[in-house]
Amino acid sequence: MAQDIVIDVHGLTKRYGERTVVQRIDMQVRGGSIYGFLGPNGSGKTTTIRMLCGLLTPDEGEGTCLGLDIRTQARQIKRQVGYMTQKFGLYDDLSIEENLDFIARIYDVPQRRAKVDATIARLGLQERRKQLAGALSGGWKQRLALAACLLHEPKLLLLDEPTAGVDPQARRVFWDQLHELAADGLTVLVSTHYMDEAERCHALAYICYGRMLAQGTAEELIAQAALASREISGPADALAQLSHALREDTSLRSVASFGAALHVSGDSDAVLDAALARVDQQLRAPSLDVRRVEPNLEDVFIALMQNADDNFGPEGAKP
Ligand SMILES: Nc1ncnc2c1ncn2[C@@H]1O[C@H](COP(=O)(O)OP(=O)(O)OP(=O)(O)O)[C@@H](O)[C@H]1O
Repeated sequence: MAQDIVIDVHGLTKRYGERTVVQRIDMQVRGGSIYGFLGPNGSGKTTTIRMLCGLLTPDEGEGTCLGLDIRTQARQIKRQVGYMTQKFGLYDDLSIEENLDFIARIYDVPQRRAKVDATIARLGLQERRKQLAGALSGGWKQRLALAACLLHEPKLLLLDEPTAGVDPQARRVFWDQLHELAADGLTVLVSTHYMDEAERCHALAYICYGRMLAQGTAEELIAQAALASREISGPADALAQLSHALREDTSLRSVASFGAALHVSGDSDAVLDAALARVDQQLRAPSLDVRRVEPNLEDVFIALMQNADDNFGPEGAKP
């Protein structure tokens, strides 16, 4: 994996009228890595991605993308970036092959036919190459959209929620492909709301109300958050009642049901134990079992978001 810094930006800020939608974001992304961009809806992920590839000029801040200045060399950056937007932008009434050929023509890709064939093969689209894009399932459409981004052999892929609404199996295949591309040296910055996808990134950033709240590997983010967690399992009706009581407890960070268990997190073991002591009566119900577990990324992101709410200041960007 190439380890040079491919994205290196400081203090990126974007305002729309009175609203600051991205505030002083610093970001470093290593070459050949998959960098996950997470945060609630409207937190500024798309806006940041568009500033990185030169589609939007920041109001403040500076930096480089692929060694090029994001303010003055936007045109050169765009040539080396593959950007997959949230909307499927291909032609439903053209086949996979025709769509790719059309895009290759528009971008004047050299050795067009060979390049289209190679891209079709690279993404496992051979058997469906004659199929109309409009007839493809969500997962195949996303694969086609990814193929279209790769035709001009970019060095950096910016993928904005590429698997939204795609089923788990197709998402898994898509992510296997991202890992293969990264292993070939391509750098991938991808926004997502899915925790299983976040876990598959080499590094992560969490952005909320336009601010970067945390950056690092999944393990680093979990360690930095220093949360304590418990898993409570037992009969569904007892868990539902317990969940109701725990959700009322403002000292807790998160209470979430996962299958037949309740996952509860707090700022420390002491906070968690005190909260559980307050529902001691319910916990004594037969067959309820409380187990100490490691906090997961979802716990961390929920805690970060709650902190961001608490710290929200007058200059902030909350809608
Ligand atoms: N052209 C624009 N004019 C005014 N406001 C905008 C514009 N583009 C984005 N915004 C606002 O900026 C904020 C950040 O939007 P952005 O699309 O970057 O968020 P996001 O994190 O990508 O959200 P999502 O997860 O829903 O895609 C939102 O409140 C949005 O309404």
